[in-house]
Formats: sequence, C-alpha cells, structure tokens
Amino acid sequence: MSEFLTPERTVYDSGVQFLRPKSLDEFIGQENVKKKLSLALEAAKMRGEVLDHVLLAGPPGLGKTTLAHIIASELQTNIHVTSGPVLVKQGDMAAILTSLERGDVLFIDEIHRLNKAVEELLYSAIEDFQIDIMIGKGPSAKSIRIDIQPFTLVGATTRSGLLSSPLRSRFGIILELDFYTVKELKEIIKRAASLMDVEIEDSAAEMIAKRSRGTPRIAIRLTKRVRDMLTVVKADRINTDIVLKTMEVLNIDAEGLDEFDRKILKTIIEIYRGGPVGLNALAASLGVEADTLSEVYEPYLLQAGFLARTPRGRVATEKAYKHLKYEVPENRLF
Ligand SMILES: Nc1ncnc2c1ncn2[C@@H]1O[C@H](COP(=O)(O)OP(=O)(O)OP(=O)(O)O)[C@@H](O)[C@H]1O
Ligand SMILES: [Mg+2]
Repeated sequence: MSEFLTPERTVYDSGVQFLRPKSLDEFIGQENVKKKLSLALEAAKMRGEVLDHVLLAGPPGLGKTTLAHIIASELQTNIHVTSGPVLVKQGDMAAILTSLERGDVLFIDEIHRLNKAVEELLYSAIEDFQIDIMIGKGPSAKSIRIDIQPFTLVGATTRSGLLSSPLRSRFGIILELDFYTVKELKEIIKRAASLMDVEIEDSAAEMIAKRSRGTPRIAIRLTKRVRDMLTVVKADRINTDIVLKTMEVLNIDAEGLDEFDRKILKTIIEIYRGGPVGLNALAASLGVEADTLSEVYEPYLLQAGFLARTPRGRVATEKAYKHLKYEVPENRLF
C-alpha cells in the first residue's frame, strides 16, 4: 500500500502533534463514544472518585491515543504512557504501577500484546490496587504484597477480539471506535487547515474527506500534501483543482484506492474470475504475506464494499467491477 494511505503511523505523520484535539469538545465525531465518556468523566469528577478503567478499541488512526490524552487532561491528572510489547517482565510492570499517584491515568497501547505474566500482575493491580511480587530466588524467595494508588487504566487495542476475556471483563467502560463519516472527516480537515493557517473551500475539503478511508490520520496526512501543492502552485486557497492535482501525483483515485488496492481487485477479477479465491492463493498471486493482506489491505476494501468475504474465499463485488470499469458478469452473487 502506498505510504499515504496506510492507516498506521508513518514518518509522514510527524510534526502534526499540534493538530491533536486536547479536549472532548474539540474531538470531532464518535458521538456515542463521547457521550459515554463525558458522562463517566463528569460523574467521577463530581464524586471525587477515580475514573473506572477504560478500553478503547478500533482500527488504527481513529483517535485512541488522542482520547487517552484527553481523558487525562479532562481529569487534570498525569498520564503514563507505555505499550504491551514494551513490558517484557513483571518487574517492568511493577515499576510503573508503584510509581503511580492517586487518580493517574496509565495508558497501555496495544494492550492485547501483553505477555501472560505481565497481564496477570495487572489483573490484581486493577482489581484490588495491590500486587504480589517475588523477592529473591530459590528456597529463600518470598512473595511480598505492595499497595498501589487507585488509578485509571486506559487500554487501547486495534482488535478487541484479541483481548483475553478476563482482561476485557475488568474494564468498566468499553468504547468501540468506528470509521468516520465523510461529514466528520470534512470537519476534521477544515479544522486542520485552519490550524495550519491555510484556507480551504468546502468542496475541496469534501473531496479530501472522500479519499480518507474513514480515518482522521489519513485525512490529516492528505491535507498536508494538498497544502504542499498549494504552496508550489502559489494559489491563495485550496480548491478542488489543487486536490485533484495532488491525488494524481499520489495516484489515489476518487474512492481513495491506491495502485495496490486496485491491483488486488484486478487480480481477483482477471485471474480468479471475480472469486471466490482463498486468502493464501490471493496473497501468493500478489506476492504479499496472507496476514498483511488480511490485516492491512483488506479492511478498507471490505468496509467500502469492494470486497466480500465468504466461507469459500474473497469475492470482488459489483461495486469493484463498476469502479474499475469492467463489465459486470451476469449471475453474480455480489
Ligand atoms: N476526532 C478527531 N478529530 C480531530 N483529529 C483527530 C480525531 N481523531 C484522531 N485525530 C487525529 O488523527 C491522528 C491519529 O489519531 P491517534 O494517534 O489518536 O490514532 P490511534 O487510534 O491511536 O491510532 P493507532 O491505533 O495507530 O495508535 C492524530 O494526529 C489526531 O490528531
Ligand atoms: Mg495510537
């Protein structure tokens, strides 16, 4: 996939820290998530209690890290940031837990990637605010119990299905983030343009929004590239011409598909007669790993309705045929 359309963080996302919304009011979209969260925040603040543990689940680039920081700032507490793969030993986890102050937010990104031993230590910490750790080795080893200050765990995961059920059940507030609508993305793009001090026409913002794959991170990345084009052509505001010129350079089409997306669909249509084709066979034809295909390339094609998953394999939909200007064969299932 082109580096511009992957929803995961890349070098192209540096220097946009100032675009990150800092309060719940500034955060655009995800209305259900915001409602649940603001109720919980309000109540915790009114009662002077520590906020329940929060799980943020959803595809990359939708604002999980942003929300974790917003939670801490709304609570006016410190945030400690770490991630599942970084916490290798129980000692790593214990060191962080014992350094927390009352009401602090502990943000663990990629929480589904915690190893078993570390995860178990976390259980007792979040349930009883106590941990047992072993001191010494061999026959003289003993276990000591340490109290921990009540804190709020905020976990983020791209796939809530990967979380072990004992861990999942310990979160009081589970927030599932979904892809953004074009209207919401449009607002995000206008806000970003205004923070970057450039003018943008409504129709141009909409054009970028439609190519952003439901993902704010992509919307912001594309807006930055469009702004480059604005600078180079020396125009005074972003219009649809400038957006189209930029998309041509980036090779992104009207549906937000790049060359590789189109190659996937063309392969299914031309080589496998529209499918069904098994994941492994398709991955081999394309020269990529099956996991990469299903986790990185497919989600947007599925969500946007270009691809369907059936028990017998992947199928190119009628929408895919039409978009790529193939004649739609008769008797198609999709
Ligand atoms: N609702 C929003 N309004 C405005 N900007 C947003 C919104 N959500 C996300 N962003 C912007 O999108 C970018 C990606 O957001 P963030 O880093 O929070 O995503 P993430 O879900 O943590 O992704 P990952 O799973 O890759 O860690 C950030 O630069 C942030 O400023
Ligand atoms: Mg993140």
